[in-house]
Amino acid sequence: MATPSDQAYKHIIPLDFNSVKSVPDSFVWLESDVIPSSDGLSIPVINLMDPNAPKLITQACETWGIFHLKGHGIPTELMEDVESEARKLFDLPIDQKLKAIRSPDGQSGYGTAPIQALFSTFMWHEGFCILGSAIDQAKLLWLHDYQGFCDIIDDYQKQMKALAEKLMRILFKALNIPVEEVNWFDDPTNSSGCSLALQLNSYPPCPDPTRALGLAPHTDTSLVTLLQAKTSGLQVFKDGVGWSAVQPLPDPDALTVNLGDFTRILSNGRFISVLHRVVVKPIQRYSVAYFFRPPMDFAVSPLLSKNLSPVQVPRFRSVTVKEYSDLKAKHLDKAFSLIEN
Ligand SMILES: C=C1C[C@]23C[C@@]1(O)CC[C@H]2[C@@]12CCC[C@@](C)(C(=O)O1)[C@H]2[C@@H]3C(=O)O
Ligand SMILES: O=C(O)CCC(=O)C(=O)O
Ligand SMILES: [Fe+2]
Repeated sequence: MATPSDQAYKHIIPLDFNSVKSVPDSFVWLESDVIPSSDGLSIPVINLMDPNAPKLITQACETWGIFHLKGHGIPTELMEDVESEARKLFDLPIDQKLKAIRSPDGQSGYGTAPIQALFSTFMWHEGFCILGSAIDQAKLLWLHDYQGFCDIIDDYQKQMKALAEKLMRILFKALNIPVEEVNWFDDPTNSSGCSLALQLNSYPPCPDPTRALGLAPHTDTSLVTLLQAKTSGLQVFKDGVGWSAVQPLPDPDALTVNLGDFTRILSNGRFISVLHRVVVKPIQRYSVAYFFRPPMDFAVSPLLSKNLSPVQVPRFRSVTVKEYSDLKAKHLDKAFSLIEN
């Protein structure tokens, strides 16, 4: 079994950001990796209570792959509680956080972002990934005082799952896919095995934000990702525009919704899986990302194959969530070309 002193952990253990006064050479990116090519873009703002929301969401998914969402029903207090738990966790001394280090072949726990393994330059970021229950990892961090953290995370995951399903129902309807063709909706116990993940992200204050990068460009390996962040840092790539900053809304309850690769496949390329990256600032930034994915053995294919009309040509081959996630972990943005027909 690997131990954290092994070479295998080199790309998993984050820097002790408190201990550095400048950006180490191994963390220096090109200016073009950081600076946006255009002024901030105004992505659509949609209120889920608006009777027109399904139409507006469908349009936003076709043109942007990302939008701000209000009126979604997740209590503001719960969103604030999750952020304050994330702050508490990342504020722990590095030695304590390392007790819950993610293993080289695992996903849950403390560490760099899994995509770090595909880059030789380090990212200015530390993360904590929760798959299902947080209890095992939380016990490693807090020995006794872990229940409060777990209760908040559980509640948040339940409510986020219900919201993600609500959004996916809208997209299934827009695609004319009968929702009965999947058995993993409306399953509060998640016994059908949706591979849900909650990622707490921390971007520590950076002494030279034009040379460091928080998260390298990527699309999400999800159907849909629900993101909460109070401060700016997220940038999206739009064809014909380039990289632009996404300004968070001032509303404390606003979420940012972005589509992931599985919705692009499912929609046969109609909906955009948005390419995004995160830049850092002289101030601390936190974000919380909830990834909603089908069960690992579920085969994702354009319109689930049987709903393709005789004139529609499938742009992608059918791929299980597990197979695609493995391709992504090895090839990142090239994964798409490997499943394109
Ligand atoms: C569900 C998942 C998406 C993710 C890989 C993971 O299995 C768990 C962590 C997720 C995350 C969060 C930070 C950015 C990202 C690209 C990464 O390295 O780990 C995403 C992954 C993804 O969307 O592919
Ligand atoms: O921190 C952010 O704004 C985005 C995080 C992100 O892209 C992710 O967790 O996949
Ligand atoms: Fe992302």
